[in-house]
Amino acid sequence: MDNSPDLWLSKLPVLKTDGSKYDRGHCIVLGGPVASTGAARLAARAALRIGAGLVSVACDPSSLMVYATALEAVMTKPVKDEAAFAALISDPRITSLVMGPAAGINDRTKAFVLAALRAGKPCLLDADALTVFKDDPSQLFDAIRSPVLLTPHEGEFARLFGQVTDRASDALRAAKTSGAVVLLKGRDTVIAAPDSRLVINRNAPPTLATAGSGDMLAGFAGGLMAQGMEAFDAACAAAWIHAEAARLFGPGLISEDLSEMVPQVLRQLTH
Ligand SMILES: NC(=O)C1=CN([C@@H]2O[C@H](COP(=O)(O)OP(=O)(O)OC[C@H]3O[C@@H](n4cnc5c(N)ncnc54)[C@H](OP(=O)(O)O)[C@@H]3O)[C@@H](O)[C@H]2O)[C@@H](O)CC1
Ligand SMILES: Nc1ncnc2c1ncn2[C@@H]1O[C@H](COP(=O)(O)OP(=O)(O)O)[C@@H](O)[C@H]1O
Repeated sequence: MDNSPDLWLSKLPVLKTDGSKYDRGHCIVLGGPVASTGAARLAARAALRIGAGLVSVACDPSSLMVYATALEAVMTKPVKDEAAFAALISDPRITSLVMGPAAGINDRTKAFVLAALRAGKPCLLDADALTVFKDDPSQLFDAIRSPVLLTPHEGEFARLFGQVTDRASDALRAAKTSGAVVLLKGRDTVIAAPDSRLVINRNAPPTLATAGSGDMLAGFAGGLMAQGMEAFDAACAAAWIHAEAARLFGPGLISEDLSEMVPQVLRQLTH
């Protein structure tokens, strides 16, 4: 089935007239090391723009100053180790996690992902949060019990599930194997669920092939999950909104522009 707003418009978060920011969810984005903070910052801004009430970057104390000076509405939470991260995300007001964009391919990222999965929160895993499991993908799959969305590009997909030959059937197989919703990025993005739902997003322009645009997509989907949207619906809505934002912006797109186009896309969708 092709992706279109008809599939998920009625499931987009609706604001309570008397609600507070806490009613809109709190998304935690895992920050990376001091020299690679951009990807997590892009994802965090995207999550905020798509409507999460609060977004925080959880980062090592050694990179805190970079995040703190580069962020405004997005907050920062220093987490020195896995125990501190587990304590942070145990707060019931934390409603989704985005992990992977430039997080670092190391044991720390792996331990934090496993801690997040143990906590049972809705999780989006992208980039390095997938690559860290390339030597033992079953360690990841065995840990997946909560609602999880995996968002690999073809290179990341191959590390966990083998080379892509047929995008739709490969994504479906990956969803069943992992127990997660799988969003396989590309010109046409395939979204597959373990229960065999399959949607193909076809409105993406080639201007999206620019550094950081996948980080933005992660933030959009994670921000929708923070507001209570189910992982599959959040993936479909995020892929369509991401592509529509690029289409409306037109030439000269850089990733930073995508979050700034979201108000226009949402206005068109909801009026
Ligand atoms: N502003 C920032 O801070 C940004 C930081 N970023 C962060 O950088 C880190 C590295 O991420 P990455 O995706 O650039 O590299 P990596 O994981 O090595 O995979 C690349 C390999 O996979 C293969 N490949 C196959 N298909 C592919 C496809 N469709 N798209 C892409 N690659 C594809 C490809 O093979 P090739 O086609 O060259 O044979 C290549 O060998 C990660 O943490 C990310 O979050 C970025 O988000 C950018 C903005
Ligand atoms: N040729 C293309 N046409 C349309 N969309 C594309 C094209 N190439 C990449 N994209 C989209 O751009 C994004 C790139 O994500 P990703 O590969 O993770 O990049 P990054 O790691 O730089 O954020 C994905 O959403 C993908 O679907």
